[in-house]
Amino acid sequence: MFIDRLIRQIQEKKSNVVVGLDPRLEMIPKFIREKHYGLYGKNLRAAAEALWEFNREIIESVYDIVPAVKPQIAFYEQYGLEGLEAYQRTCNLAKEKGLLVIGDIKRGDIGTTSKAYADAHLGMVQVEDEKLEAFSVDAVTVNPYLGDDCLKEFIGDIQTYQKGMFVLVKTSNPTSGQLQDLESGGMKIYEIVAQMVNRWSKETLGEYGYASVGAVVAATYPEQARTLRMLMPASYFLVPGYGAQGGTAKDILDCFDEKGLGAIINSSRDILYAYRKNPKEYGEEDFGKAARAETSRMREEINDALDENGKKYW
Ligand SMILES: O=c1ccn([C@@H]2O[C@H](COP(=O)(O)O)[C@@H](O)[C@H]2O)c(=O)[nH]1
Repeated sequence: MFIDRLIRQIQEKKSNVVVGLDPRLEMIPKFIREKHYGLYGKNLRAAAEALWEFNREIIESVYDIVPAVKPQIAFYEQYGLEGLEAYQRTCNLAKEKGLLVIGDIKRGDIGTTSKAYADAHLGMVQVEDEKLEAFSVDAVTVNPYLGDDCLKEFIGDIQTYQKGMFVLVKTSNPTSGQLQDLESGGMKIYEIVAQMVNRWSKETLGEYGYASVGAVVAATYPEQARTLRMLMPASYFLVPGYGAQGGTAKDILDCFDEKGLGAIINSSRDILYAYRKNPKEYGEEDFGKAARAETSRMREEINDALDENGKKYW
């Protein structure tokens, strides 16, 4: 099961950190960009090749100290088919290196359309009598706002192909409360979504008592995390908003259970572009080294905070 593979990776690497693979062309070292403009011209192919070369070095630099990576598909999709090819190559390499891959695709639609999304990203697509993999990731993020039928189709592929999903429950953005914090029947909308996730989690329980249906719960709203942990006791939390968006180690403590399981913490910009923060220590060509150092620092910061609060798992 996805969730058991994730927990094993967390134990093995002693790490709850997820590296967000959100490559931004303008932030990628100039020598990489120039190389590909020289080879292909200033076009979509060059942009996509630069993304791929950048990601390759990042994955090689961090694969042994994190359980998973989270490529955000928007950063690839903006470069069209070439960009999606870079996304696919990135996912494949990460898997080859033993990492779990969480495709941040935030999909969700009416049942039949959700089935197509699920088959594209988690399952197989049928071409006559052939079953083929289009994109291959271990889990995806999904948007629950169309209701149960939008999630049901993902559950089918999760069970058939041993995959996972993280449902958007409380997101990290400044206006997330505009809809998510509205009340209905005495409950906040995000709490109602949490109840829905909890129902679905029961269908995919693994050997550690956690399910392959998890939730996105932001580091930027620590007060809500405590309630959400109680509402979704079997769901792993994928926690964005750490670092660049202001979330800190103390803000994510309630996302974990008493034993120190229950959450993986994502950071994208702060890790990928760490080389730009300290130009005296790192040249452009040291971007992988800087990303590794920042990932290690974050891993220790979270482990220490868990330890101090009696929640360290290993
Ligand atoms: O509520 C959410 C859901 C997803 N995200 C995604 O996580 C990363 C965050 O990047 P940082 O650079 O670490 O801020 C990005 O891919 C978002 O799309 C989120 O931030 N909040």
